[in-house]
Amino acid sequence: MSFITEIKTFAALGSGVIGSGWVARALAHGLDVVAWDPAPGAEAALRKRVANAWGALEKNGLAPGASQDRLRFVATIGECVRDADFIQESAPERLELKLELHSKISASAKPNALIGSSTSGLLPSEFYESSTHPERCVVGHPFNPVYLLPLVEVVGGKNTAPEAVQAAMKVYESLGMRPLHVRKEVPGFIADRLLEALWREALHLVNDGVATTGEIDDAIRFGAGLRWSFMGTFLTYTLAGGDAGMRHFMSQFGPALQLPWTYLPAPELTDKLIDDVVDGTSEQLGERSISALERYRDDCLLAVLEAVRTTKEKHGMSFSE
Ligand SMILES: NC(=O)C1=CN([C@@H]2O[C@H](COP(=O)(O)OP(=O)(O)OC[C@H]3O[C@@H](n4cnc5c(N)ncnc54)[C@H](O)[C@@H]3O)[C@@H](O)[C@H]2O)C=CC1
Ligand SMILES: C[N+](C)(C)CC(=O)CC(=O)[O-]
Repeated sequence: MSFITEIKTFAALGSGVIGSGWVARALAHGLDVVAWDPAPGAEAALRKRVANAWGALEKNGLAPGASQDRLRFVATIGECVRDADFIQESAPERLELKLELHSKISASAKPNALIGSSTSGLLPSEFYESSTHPERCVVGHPFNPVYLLPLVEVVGGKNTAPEAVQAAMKVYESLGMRPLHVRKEVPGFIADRLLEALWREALHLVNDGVATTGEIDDAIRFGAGLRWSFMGTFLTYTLAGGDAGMRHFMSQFGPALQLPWTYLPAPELTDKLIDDVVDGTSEQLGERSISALERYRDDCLLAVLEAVRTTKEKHGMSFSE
């Protein structure tokens, strides 16, 4: 079984927050991009999002020939995928919608073109059920902003060929990403399972009146958030055990896990909780627009990525280690 891994044309279906991020990343890597989205005004919104990201992409370095002009927006799914070498779906997170969409995408696509879905946690075995040639279908779960963050979780379903997972990882690497093969197909994969646990606890803290949304964000961004960009929780906690490392850490802090500090089941999303979260984050946003905040976030991310890259180099490490 062989799949296309040298790609020239990238197809994006769904061009909201994530789809537009894929479009921007693919354009910045010098590809032709064909996009489709059924919403009225979707083309203008997509071009605006790509333009807002382009400054950061220029600072990060564009591939030869990279241009926003190489984006073509089309009116049908068939036109979008027919000549594509790689297809990425970023439609709303609803199982029935993705199931129907993928049966159409796969029926019109070249049989050896890989198909990736951006789903945050739905199972590929389920939403690729009625796809043509399901052996080339994978999940490629990215992180927002897709055009800057390297991680993409790659997950196969029960019908996915192991070679397709490897081929998709190669394609994502060619787009400057750091693929992580999620070897077991589980809801939420690896990263969102972790992020959701944090998110549930944050909502409990707001719901219980312990902290505002701003205070919780401060607790993350001035502490663990800084060290997470270069060292994960396991290695960080190994250092927290001192010279005796993880064994001492486990004996000292393991018992706290039984107290428990965390609630894990999600709080009920009452109108009050939703209002508290929305009001709190509006106050944090202040007078800034979403686009201005995106540009600020992108500049911070570029600086962090550069700092991590050069520090790793000094220690003889490559960026993906
Ligand atoms: N927003 C995030 O932080 C992340 C989202 N994802 C995943 O990416 C996917 C897209 O999410 P977002 O971009 O956030 O949503 P979004 O709501 O920003 O965009 C979804 C887009 O899909 C379009 N759409 C509606 N019906 C469609 C259909 N039948 N076929 C194709 N497109 C259709 C909408 O017009 C909209 O432009 C979801 O599967 C989500 O779980 C993955 C990583 C992060
Ligand atoms: C909230 N979310 C589940 C859609 C988040 C993701 O899937 C990844 C991210 O970018 O945080």
